[in-house]
Amino acid sequence: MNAVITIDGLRKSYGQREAVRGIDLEVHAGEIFAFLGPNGAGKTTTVEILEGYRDPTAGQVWVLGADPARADRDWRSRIGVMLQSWQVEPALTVRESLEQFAGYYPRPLPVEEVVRLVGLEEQRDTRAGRLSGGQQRRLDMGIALVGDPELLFLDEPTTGFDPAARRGAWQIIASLRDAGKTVMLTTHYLDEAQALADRVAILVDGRIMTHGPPDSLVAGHPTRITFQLPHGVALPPLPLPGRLDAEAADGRVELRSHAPVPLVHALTAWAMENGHDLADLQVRRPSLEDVYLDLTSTPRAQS
Ligand SMILES: Nc1ncnc2c1ncn2[C@@H]1O[C@H](COP(=O)(O)OP(=O)(O)OP(=O)(O)O)[C@@H](O)[C@H]1O
Repeated sequence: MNAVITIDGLRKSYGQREAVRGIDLEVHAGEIFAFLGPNGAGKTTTVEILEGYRDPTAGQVWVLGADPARADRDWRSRIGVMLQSWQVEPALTVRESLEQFAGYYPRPLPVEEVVRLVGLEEQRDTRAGRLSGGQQRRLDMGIALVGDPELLFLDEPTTGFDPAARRGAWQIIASLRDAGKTVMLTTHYLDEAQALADRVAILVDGRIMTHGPPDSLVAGHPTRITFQLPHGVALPPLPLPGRLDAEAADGRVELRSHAPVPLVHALTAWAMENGHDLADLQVRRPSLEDVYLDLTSTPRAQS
């Protein structure tokens, strides 16, 4: 497969603090790849090295066939970057901001097309400084898109969006993949990664804990069965494999099982026989969020 990004043994230290501790990864042409991880995991550091804004301490990265730290203007015109921080002049209108950035690229998209794509038609003549937080993020996305780049870095692209705007942004991002672009996404929204990403990597303490397609990461995890026991009723012994978590103090129970059907069968049979109600019974397939929380909730020793 055609690698757009190759990361080989990447390390980055800030003084004594090692923020990235040996990352190896390939991102392929035409995929949406999501970087996930808690605050301080090293996502922004890694992405900024890929963008050529920081130098590695050790290891190598290749982006669109070049070393980003030494890449030229032509290379830069082939990537689009949506940063976390606000990057436009507040006195310029939406249209003027996009025209300004379009001027930096050899083959930009028509500004009106970008205005439509990011849903800012009604705000096209509004000064950037007067946009709402979510509208500002949409303008940031427009700026990342206006050069018609092959590779886009989107850093928390939907932070501050209302639910409808988020869905709109997801459609835009998915349409970029349909147009053959490669997207490197960082996000704290696990549903966003699950909905959009072809592959994800979960970073903890500067290392990749796991990576792969969201469905394959989820596949090895148990199904969650939750319910509320009636007051004063104890859970019977259920002689089935995969029961991990016992009753919580308030009667709320979570069972995890790789064999949920016989477990639910035994559980509901016991409840029927004894006349107990299992209030709020839910059987839930694991989500990317469950995988993420399992990997990130254990405190890890700093090495
Ligand atoms: N310029 C810097 N100087 C010193 N330390 C830094 C610098 N930038 C980042 N760090 C440290 O490196 C570690 C990784 O930070 P980084 O911003 O890459 O994490 P992140 O995964 O992007 O976090 P977040 O989700 O909060 O954006 C953190 O401990 C951070 O404090």
